[in-house]
Parts: sequence; C-alpha cells; structure tokens
Amino acid sequence: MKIVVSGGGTGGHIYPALALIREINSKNKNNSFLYIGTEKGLEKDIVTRENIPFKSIYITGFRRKISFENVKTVTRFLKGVRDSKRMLKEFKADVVIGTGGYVCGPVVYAAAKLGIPCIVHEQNSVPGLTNKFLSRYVTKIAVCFEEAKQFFPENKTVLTGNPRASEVLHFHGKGGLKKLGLNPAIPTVLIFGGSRGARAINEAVLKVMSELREKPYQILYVTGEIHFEQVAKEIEMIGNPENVMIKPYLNNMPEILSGVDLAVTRAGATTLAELTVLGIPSILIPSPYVTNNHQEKNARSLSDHGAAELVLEKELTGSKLISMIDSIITDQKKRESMKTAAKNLGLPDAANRVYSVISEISKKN
Ligand SMILES: CC(=O)N[C@H]1[C@@H](OP(=O)(O)OP(=O)(O)OC[C@H]2O[C@@H](n3ccc(=O)[nH]c3=O)[C@H](O)[C@@H]2O)O[C@H](CO)[C@@H](O)[C@@H]1O
Repeated sequence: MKIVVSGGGTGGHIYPALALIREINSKNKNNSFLYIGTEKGLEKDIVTRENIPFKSIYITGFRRKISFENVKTVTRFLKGVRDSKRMLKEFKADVVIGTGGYVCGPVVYAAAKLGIPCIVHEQNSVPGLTNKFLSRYVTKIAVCFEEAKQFFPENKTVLTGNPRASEVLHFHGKGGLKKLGLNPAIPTVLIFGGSRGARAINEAVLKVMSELREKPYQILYVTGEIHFEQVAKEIEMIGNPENVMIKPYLNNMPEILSGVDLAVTRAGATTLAELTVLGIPSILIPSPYVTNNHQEKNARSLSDHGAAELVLEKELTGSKLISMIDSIITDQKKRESMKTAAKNLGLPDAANRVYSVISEISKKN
C-alpha cells in the first residue's frame, strides 16, 4: 500500500503519525510512505531523522479574527491543494492520513477531491478548525476521547485512541534514565511544557530551583529548545542543584517515560495518551493559549477521574508547584491511586485500532 501521512507544527501531531507508520511497518513491510509537512514545523527534523521520505508544502493557519492575513491564507491553501494533488498523484497514494496541524488541511482535502480514501486523527477532546473543516470530506475520523465524538458526523467517527500510546508501551524500566546519568534508585519527576516548552512552567520552576536541592527525589527538567538558552543563563546565576538535570529537549521520550514517577506538564493530548497508558501520575498545567481552551478540557478528563492534579496557569506559582510535587511523591498511597486511575483511561491498542480503520477504507489491503 502507498500511504501518505501528514501532520505537523508540534510534536503532538507528529509523534502519533510516526507511531502509526511504525505500527503499519511492523505488520507488513510491503508499504511505502510519504510524509507531507511544512519546512517550518518540528516535523521536518523529526521525520527526516527517521528516514521517512518527506515533502513540504507552504501553508499558514487561519486567524480567528477577521484580517487580511486570512485572504493570504486562502490563497496559500488553494496553492497547497494544487501542490498536494500533484504529490499524491506522483506518489500514487492509496490512502491518506492527517494527524492534525494546519498542514493537513490542503493535503487531506486534496486526497478527498481526488477520491483517495482518507482519515483524520483527532487527538484532542475538542477538535481544531482544520479537522472540523475536513470532517465533511474525509472517509473516517479517528478520535481519542469519547467527548470528541459529538463534534463529528456519527457515521464516520471511531474511537481509536492515540497510536503513540501503543508505542510507549514497548519500553520498560529505568534504562532511559540511567543512560542520561540519572539515579534509578530515587523517585524521578519529569518536568516539561509539551513539545515546545512553556514559559510559565519555566518561570515557576526557576523560582524554586534552589529549594529543590533539599528534596528526596531527582528532577529531569526539559525547558523546550527555544527557552533553553535563557533558562541556562538564569541557572548559572542560581546554581544547578545536583538532583536537577536540565535538557532542552528529549528525543527518546518513550524510553524516559517508562522510568518516571511523576510528570509535571502541559495537557497536550499526545502527552496525556502517553501518561495514561503508562499509568504515570501527573500535575497538569493546561496551556490557555490554544483553540477552544482544549487543553483544559483534556486535563479535566484526567483530573475528574483522579489520574492527575490540575493547576491553571494563572494560579501557578513555584511554591504551589513544589508543594504539589511533594504531596504526591511522599504519599505512596496517593501515587498508587493516581497510577491506577491513569491506567484505566489509557487505550493501549490504539495503533492497531487506527490500522484497522486504514485497512477497512483502503482499496488495496
Ligand atoms: C500549543 C499547542 O497547540 N499545543 C497542542 C500540541 O501540543 P504539543 O505538541 O505540545 O503536544 P503534546 O503535549 O500532545 O505532545 C508532545 C509530544 O512531544 C513529546 N516530547 C515532548 C518534549 C520533549 O522533550 N520530547 C518529546 O518527545 C511528548 O512525549 C509528546 O509525544 O498538540 C497537541 C496534540 O494535538 C494538543 O493537544 C496541544 O494543545
């Protein structure tokens, strides 16, 4: 089968796509893939590193307010559709899968117009503009939360979960932490702000950096590539506690996650799929800067079940964060109950479920 995958901008849309490609390859080696993304998103680096053929189109997102930029976006969209049609025909695509981000708009729309079976994968509990628009044209819509179904046509929508959840389950133990030079014998707290980092989380962590020195746990603190230099400068002044390891980004997140005792993070949907399937307790600080406040809704679907604790960004302070971390790490019973609650929400066979949808709609099997 010739499969085109498109998804981009941030890790939350790219990693599910890569996990799906790996799942398909593990089932049947006789497939070829083409990934269509943009030059500017994280996908170009991440996808080409995996040796997956990559092509790009130029596209920008719509602004919610009326603006002249939107006129330009329509022109870019139409050119993106023409370019995508050309790429899909050249590649002779049998099926097209969009995993989110605005790059999917022209690619999946072009597929639908060419009569190629196509799917969008919606990771969030509330869909973004692109997937809502595409839902009218696609063959199937794969969702990860029951709550997301209500936004899409019933007859096309299937609950699959996020393929990245299945992928992280392949890793076990604390080998990833050891490789980094961390101590596998003490609890590990992983702090990160989604795939791009989050200024608010960084500010809160920096405020209490020196207090962390005294703690009976270690911290793996991931700043996000674009924030790293600034954070490193500030740490130089404060001093880097021995039990805190600071990194700009982790390329081997699945290997790391399996050894983590608590995660402090944004509430991006792919991150949540990973945390639930692995049963990792979390403190979630949803980004308030996303469409329809979907991260808060994502986060509530965990915190309402006792799988996570939720702090709104406007209420986040360093001291609040540190006392929440302490209360989870030092209370074994609480940690266990959060673990179980998280695991109950995970969808471990997500990759296989998406694969079944693809097999069902593709003309060739
Ligand atoms: C600002 C924004 O629009 N964010 C959206 C974006 O977030 P974002 O890209 O941050 O997405 P997620 O938090 O869902 O996923 C991040 C992914 O990057 C990985 N990772 C992260 C840090 C790191 O150092 N290494 C690494 O590999 C995580 O393990 C995870 O697989 O897509 C998500 C999924 O549609 C949405 O829910 C988010 O609202």
